[in-house]
Amino acid sequence: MTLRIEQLAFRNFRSYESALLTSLGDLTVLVGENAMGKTNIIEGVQLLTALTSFRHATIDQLIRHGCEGARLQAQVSDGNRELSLDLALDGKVRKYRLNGKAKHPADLKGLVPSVIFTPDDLDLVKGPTAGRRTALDTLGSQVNKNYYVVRRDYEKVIRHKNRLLKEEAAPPLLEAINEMVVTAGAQLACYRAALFARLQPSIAEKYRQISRGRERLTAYYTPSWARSGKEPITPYPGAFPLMTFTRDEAREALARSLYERAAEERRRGRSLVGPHGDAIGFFLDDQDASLFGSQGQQRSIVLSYKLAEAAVVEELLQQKPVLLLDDVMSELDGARREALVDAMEGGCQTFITTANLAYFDQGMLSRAQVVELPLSV
Ligand SMILES: Nc1ncnc2c1ncn2[C@@H]1O[C@H](COP(=O)(O)OP(=O)(O)OP(=O)(O)O)[C@@H](O)[C@H]1O
Repeated sequence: MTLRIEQLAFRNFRSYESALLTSLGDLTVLVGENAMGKTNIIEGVQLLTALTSFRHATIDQLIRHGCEGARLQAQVSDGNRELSLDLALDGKVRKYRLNGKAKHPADLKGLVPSVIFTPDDLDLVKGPTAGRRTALDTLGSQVNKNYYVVRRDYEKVIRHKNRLLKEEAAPPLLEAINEMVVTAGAQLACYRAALFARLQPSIAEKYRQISRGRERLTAYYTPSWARSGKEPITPYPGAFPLMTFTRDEAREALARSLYERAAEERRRGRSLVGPHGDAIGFFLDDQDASLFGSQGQQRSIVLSYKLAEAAVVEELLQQKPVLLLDDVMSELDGARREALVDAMEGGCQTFITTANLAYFDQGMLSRAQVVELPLSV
């Protein structure tokens, strides 16, 4: 049964001294002029659901200026269970509680999943591949606790290895740490490939719907050991078959690549091989969408990706994710807005911000709870 957010309460979070939203239903439209705190609410919900902030904010930035700490709380229910999710931001630490009991974020991942879509998401296509890896890992961490742990472990190992390379550590020390890179890296690559295999057909299908079949989208994932150069600029989508491999195959390929490039890594003083160098990208027909896609095409790719994310979350967790849509309507043309509205009709609880209610049709508004900002509390 899907958990839904029924109530939200913030204290000293961002611009809010105190905020309370009650009786939340399937669709909440947050309307207000610029800087009225619409995005802050979206961010608060994301912190309570995906347990992360799309603004990559530090704890200090999340706490209201001049305050010592902040508190965010959500009442969630699936009709049977009533749960209270709580986040306390205190100095430099964040503490989650579920029904009053302290929880590690890893234990809460996926409890109430969410998918966020903001204007900055255009970077998912246009920006560097690191953003696409982060997007994939954020999704993976929501749907699989082990994914989150393995990614965190891998990042620790790579930070450690980079330190050793900078300090020009002896080769045996580097060989020892490379074994850890192989263990965590192969597992992470397997998680990424398996998740991507679920996402890829869905992204292509959503794109076909949104673009009305005008062009074909191919999304690719290439693990670091299979990349030929710096970026995979191979000019046709067939060059990117879906990568699938077993953990042993990944271990072997990673170990071989680490061995072959060990001297280069030592010379350059940083890790060159491993999932931090995996490539993810999009091709429209035979063109790299980051270089040749129009704004509208790039936006459609992001929209397809987000809708595919929501579908994968539902498939894997048997839970519809909460959709968090920050100021996206103004960015979309009629057809794409329609596709988004269709997705919203899919039963996901949705929070959407706007400066202008004219983007919403009357039928939709009549089903929504419209919250005008600033709140009058
Ligand atoms: N830590 C903080 N303490 C106090 N105020 C903050 C803090 N962080 C952000 N703000 C304030 O929150 C406001 C921005 O809120 P938000 O980003 O939610 O606006 P918005 O309604 O989404 O606006 P827009 O339509 O322009 O995107 C700004 O006035 C900013 O100064």
